[in-house]
Amino acid sequence: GGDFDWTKNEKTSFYYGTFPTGFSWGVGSSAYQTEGAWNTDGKGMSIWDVFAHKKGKISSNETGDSSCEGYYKFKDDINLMKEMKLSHYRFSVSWPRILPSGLRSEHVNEKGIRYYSDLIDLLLDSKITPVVTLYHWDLPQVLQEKYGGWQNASMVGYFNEFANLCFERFGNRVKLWITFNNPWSISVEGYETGEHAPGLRTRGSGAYKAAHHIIKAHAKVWHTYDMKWRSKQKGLIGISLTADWGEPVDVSNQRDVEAAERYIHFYLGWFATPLFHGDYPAVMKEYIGRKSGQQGLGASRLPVFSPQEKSYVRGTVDFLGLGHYTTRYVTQKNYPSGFGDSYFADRDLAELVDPKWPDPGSEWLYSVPWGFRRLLNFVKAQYGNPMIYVTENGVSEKMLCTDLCDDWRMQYFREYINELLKAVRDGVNVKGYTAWSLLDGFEWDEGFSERFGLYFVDFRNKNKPRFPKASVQFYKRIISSNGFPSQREVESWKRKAVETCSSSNQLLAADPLIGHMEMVTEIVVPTVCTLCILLSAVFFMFLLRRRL
Ligand SMILES: CCCCCCCCCCCCC/C=C/[C@@H](O)[C@@H](N)CO[C@@H]1O[C@H](CO)[C@H](O)[C@H](O)[C@H]1O
Repeated sequence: GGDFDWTKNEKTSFYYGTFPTGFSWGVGSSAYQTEGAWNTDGKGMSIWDVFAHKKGKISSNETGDSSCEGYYKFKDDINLMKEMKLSHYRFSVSWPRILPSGLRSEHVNEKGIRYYSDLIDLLLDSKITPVVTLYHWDLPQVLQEKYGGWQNASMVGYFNEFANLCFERFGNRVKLWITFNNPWSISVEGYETGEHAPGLRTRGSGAYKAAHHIIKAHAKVWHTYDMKWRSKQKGLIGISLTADWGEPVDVSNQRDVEAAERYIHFYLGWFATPLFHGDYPAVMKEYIGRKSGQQGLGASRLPVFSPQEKSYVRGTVDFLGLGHYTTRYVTQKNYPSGFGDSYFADRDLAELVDPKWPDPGSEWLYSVPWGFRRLLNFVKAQYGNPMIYVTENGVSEKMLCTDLCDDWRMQYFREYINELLKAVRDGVNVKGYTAWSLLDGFEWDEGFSERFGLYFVDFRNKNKPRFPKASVQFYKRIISSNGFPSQREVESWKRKAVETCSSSNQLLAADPLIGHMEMVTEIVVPTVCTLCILLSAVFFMFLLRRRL
């Protein structure tokens, strides 16, 4: 982190201007979050199918069994993308949909192959570039049961076989590949906290082991592509790393500055540093090594790359996919060795948030736009200004009332994309931006209770109809202007978007199935909204009376 100056890069005001010509605008999704069809057409089980079916793992015990029914509705969804005039669509391939047991040698499910093939063809016919993620968390369950999933080194070879099959079948049409989505979450939430599938709590070691195999698997796939496919297919292989920005509580306090650097190195650097520089960040080796020693272990809990492995993993990123949502303030905090093994304790820091930061949805997601520019500049300084695609950025809502007039999301996109524009002006080599996500979807352990979509999905209706939120119109204007051309124009966008969303609200309220369900048992949108307004009025009057 020595090259990044925390005192520079001021939190300045809004910047009017446009992105370079050819800048790519897209939206993202992932297989388990949107496809549904969990046991259809020969698909095998994934760790998420099994995890979500266990009681108590997911909010309200929801599952992704049918989700948005994207498997059946992809043509409709591509029409939505066409209307938005998107340049790219990021989606993931479900490994067990095309290899039900995980292994190519056992069975290739041609129906699964056909689904992705048709999706890719239709995208290309619609002039939308497919950006394909190979692993967005849905490991074939068989591989978890037989080998322990990412805890086992054999996963490197199996993932490579799966990737190779994808290159063989889709690589003539797909030119942008992402090996892994957010390996931090796979490792920490899957193997440390157990909040995500496979739900293991192997604290202080499991996450490091999983990450080690993921890094090697990424590198192997990059080499396979490089040796076997690149000259014919002329595509690029990247990885999508998600990271928060960590800001020192006090920039003039060296201990805080170092703690913030550690926060980022334990987040982004854990994966990016081996892939760009051939080894784990020095600070991770130092902290985990020292704490392992104090815990009486003979070796560090952080695995070690051999010299051959270092040169094998180094330089295996054609582009860096960057997912970013939020920021934390960071300060130094010592965790004594008696505290026990833990990824979190290894970092010796505390995370803080400013209560003034807007927090419309997910508990962890505060809107802090300036952190985005800093993170992008940090990547530029640390990793030699690599080619970057922003692969995820967006905000959720968690509300009782369904409101398609998502003012806070428009605000979030406006400010975050503006910080991205400033970073591009700083010289950060960003080629594209992907809003997360096209549709509301299955939000992992939070089930359907958190909505990230530009389109609202009515999950109560079997047909899963989609309704545009105001942010669709807003994002469309950013896309058609390739940025923020002038104050006068940008200021009118929100107003215009809100004009359209009130009619969409009426459309949603008039949905016959919603109306029907309202008569039966379900609590539905219009009823809940009316109730909300009434209750707020009563509560307000109560407060007023108490004051008087
Ligand atoms: C000793 C101290 C103990 C402290 C314990 C703290 C436990 C903290 C648990 C960490 C929770 C972090 C949650 C953050 C998650 C995001 O980074 C992650 N959700 C981003 O992944 C993408 O999210 C999208 C929207 O949520 C979307 O779902 C997408 O598929 C994901 O890639």
